Amino acid sequence: MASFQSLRTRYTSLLKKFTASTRDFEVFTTIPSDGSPPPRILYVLDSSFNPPTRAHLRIASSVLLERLEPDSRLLLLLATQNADKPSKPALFEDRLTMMELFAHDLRSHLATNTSPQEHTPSMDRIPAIDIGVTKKPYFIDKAAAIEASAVYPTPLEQVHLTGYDTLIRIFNTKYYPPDHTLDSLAPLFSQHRLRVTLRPSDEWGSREEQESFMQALARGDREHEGGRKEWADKIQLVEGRQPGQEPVSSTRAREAIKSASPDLEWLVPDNVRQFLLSEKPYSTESSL
Ligand SMILES: Nc1ncnc2c1ncn2[C@@H]1O[C@H](COP(=O)(O)OP(=O)(O)OP(=O)(O)O)[C@@H](O)[C@H]1O
Ligand SMILES: NC(=O)c1ccc[n+]([C@@H]2O[C@H](COP(=O)(O)O)[C@@H](O)[C@H]2O)c1
Repeated sequence: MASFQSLRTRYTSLLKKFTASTRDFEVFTTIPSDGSPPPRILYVLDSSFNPPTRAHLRIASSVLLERLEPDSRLLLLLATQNADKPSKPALFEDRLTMMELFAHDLRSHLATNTSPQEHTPSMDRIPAIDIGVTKKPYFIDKAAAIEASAVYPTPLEQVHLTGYDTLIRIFNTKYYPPDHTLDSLAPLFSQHRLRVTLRPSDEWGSREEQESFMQALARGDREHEGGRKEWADKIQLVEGRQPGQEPVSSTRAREAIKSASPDLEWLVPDNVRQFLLSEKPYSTESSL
């Protein structure tokens, strides 16, 4: 693996060119860099990666372990614009560096969690991971930008991996001016799917409340807003953390860094933690 400094320098230069370009989506790196077949299914984990956490690792590994084939591809997608939040530290080049380190953490995790009965050398079957960027904050536009980029073969099904808190924001009509209806989501669900990890919390409700969101969509309760009941078949809800497990978030990881807490060890994967401890990308006062 390249040094932290050389990764950061490379991403600084790639980002500069991307920002100045008219492109809305670009892949900067593929790991491994050669030998991977073109994907037949693209899993997309869009995030601020601020920093990448073990929750992101669980979201990605749970789906990849279900279909451990080289023609699956994972795209780690950095959104340089967020739908709601202003951009916060760390620098985008630090986040891209952490995404690459996270990709190595994830591939090692997949290799060690492959069933012991597997005969094939496991690394050969582990899907490749792309590190990409988009200027688009909304999922409908991210999906269209990926399609339009000609980076991947077409047609290609995208499966966007999100948490429940993001699902309900995708279904919030406030994001879709001028009509403010859910009709805007039709192109997304005509070709692509969502795989949503439950995220029970005081803020987003219990597991039962989160499941009832999907039941309401499937019953047609959102039809008056343009939300079609058949879309429920395109959204898979999956378990997140087990009962009793501590919640993991990027906010919590940033807090652990600030307070030098040993919790960082279980909040972020190993390569990411080494980068955080050595490079201190959240060292400014306003970094939470
Ligand atoms: N613990 C988690 N459980 C379920 N989904 C999660 C979890 N952490 C992140 N996600 C999902 O991963 C995607 C990207 O997450 P994001 O970068 O916003 O992480 P975050 O931990 O929520 O960030 P922050 O704490 O900075 O707000 C979102 O769709 C989010 O819902
Ligand atoms: N309607 C939408 O498509 C929509 C709404 C809210 C957030 N998002 C995106 O979801 C991703 C995760 O958002 P947070 O980092 O705010 O959790 C970001 O890329 C954000 O821009 C999309």
